Amino acid sequence: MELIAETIAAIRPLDEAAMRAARERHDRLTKPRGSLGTLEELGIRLAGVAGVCPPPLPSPAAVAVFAADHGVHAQGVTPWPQEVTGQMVHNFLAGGAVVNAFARQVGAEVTVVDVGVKGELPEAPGLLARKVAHGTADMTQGPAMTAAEARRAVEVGIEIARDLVAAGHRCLLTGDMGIANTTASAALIAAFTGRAAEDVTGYGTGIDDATHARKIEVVRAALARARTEPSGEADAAGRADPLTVLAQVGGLEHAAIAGFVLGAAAHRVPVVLDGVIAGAAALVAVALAPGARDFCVAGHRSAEPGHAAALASLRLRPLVDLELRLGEGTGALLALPLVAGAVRVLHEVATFDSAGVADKDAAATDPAEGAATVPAEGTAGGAAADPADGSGGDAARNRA
Ligand SMILES: O=C(O)c1ccc[n+]([C@@H]2O[C@H](COP(=O)([O-])O)[C@@H](O)[C@H]2O)c1
Ligand SMILES: Cc1cc2nc[nH]c2cc1C
Repeated sequence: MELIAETIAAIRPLDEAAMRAARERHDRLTKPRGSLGTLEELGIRLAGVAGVCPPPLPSPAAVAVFAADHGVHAQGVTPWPQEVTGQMVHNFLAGGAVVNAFARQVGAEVTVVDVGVKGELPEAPGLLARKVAHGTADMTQGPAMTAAEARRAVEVGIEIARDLVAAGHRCLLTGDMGIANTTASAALIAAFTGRAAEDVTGYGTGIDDATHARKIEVVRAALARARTEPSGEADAAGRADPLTVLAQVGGLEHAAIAGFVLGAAAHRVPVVLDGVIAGAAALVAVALAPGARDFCVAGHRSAEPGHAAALASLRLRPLVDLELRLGEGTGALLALPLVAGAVRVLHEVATFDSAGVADKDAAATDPAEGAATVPAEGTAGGAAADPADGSGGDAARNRA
C-alpha cells in the first residue's frame, strides 16, 4: 500500500479504556471535580491518544517548521517579498527567530523543512531538504499544484512525523513559513467549511484595507476557478476529494502539515496545531481521515478570522488566545506547558485517599458510602465520552 493510504489506515480511535481510567483518576485527585476545566478533558483525551493512563508527558517535543512559497504572491496579497520565506529559513537555522526563542523557553527541538521554497537553499546543518516544487503556481490562474506534487508533499509530512517519533519525540508541534500563505489558508478554509471568502480572509502579516479587499477577491476568484476544474474523485455526498482541493488552492506546506497530522495520529502521538495555516492543513487531514481530529490539540487561536472558522469546524478549543499572527509554530509552543500541565496532573497529584483529604463529592455521590474521607474506587467516573476539549463533557462533570 502506498504511504498516504497506509497512514490513514493505521489511524485508530482513541482508547476508551484509558480515557475511562483518566476520568476516574481525575475524580479522585485532590481538587474539586472539574476544577481544571478543559484541561481535564485534554488530559483524558491524551490518555486516549497514548492508550494508557496516565499518558506520557509531551516531552521531548519537536516543532517542525514547513517552509514553502506561493504563486498567488503575484496577485499582490501581501506586502512582503517572496524572498523573505528563504531568508527566514536561514534565521530559523541560526536560532534567531521567535520560534527558536519560544522553543528554548519550553525545551522543544526545532526542525526546519524546505518543502517548497522558491529559490535554491544552500545545504545547511539542520535543514531538511525535501523540496517538492519551487513554490506553487498562482491559484487564480490554474491549480496551485499537480496531484502528484500534493501527494508527495503530504508524504513528506508523514515521513517527518514518523522520523521525529522514531527519534523519541512524544509530542509534535506544527510550524510554517511561507509569504502569502494566509491567502491559500483562507481558500482552503472556505473550501472545506463552506464559509464565504470575506468571512475567512484576514490581514495576514499586516495589510491595508484596499489590499485586504483585493485579497478577498483573489480567494473568491481562485475558488470559482477551482470549481470549474475537474475535481477528481467525489465522495457519496458529492464532496470533492480532499487531495484535489488541496492541489487546487493549497500550499506545499499545507500539504506537508496535513501529512504531519496524519503521521502523528497514526503513531498515536499528540500534535499541537499552530495558527491559521495549521488549521487549514488540519481540515485537509481530517477530511482524509476523520479520526485524525482526536489527535490534534489546538495550541492557540490566531487573529486570522479563518482560524476560528477552521477550529469550529474541527471542534477544537484553542488553549491560548493572544491575538498572535506570526506562525512558525509560536502559538503551539506557548501552549506546550499547558499540555504538559494537563498530563502532569494525572501523574503527580495525590488522591483524596492517599492525602487524607475529605472528598465531599464521594459522600454526595453515594450517601450510603458514609464517611466522606473514603472515596469508593471508580464510583466517580463521568459519563462524558465526548473527547472534544470542553465542548461536551464538562457540564456533566461540574456537578456541585
Ligand atoms: O499563524 C498564523 O495564524 C499567521 C497569521 C498571519 C501570518 N502568518 C505568517 O505570515 C506569513 C504569511 O502572511 P501573508 O500576509 O504573507 O499571507 C507566513 O509566513 C505565516 O507563517 C501566520
Ligand atoms: C519577518 C517575517 C517573519 C515571519 N515568520 C512567519 N511568518 C513571517 C513573515 C515575516 C514577514
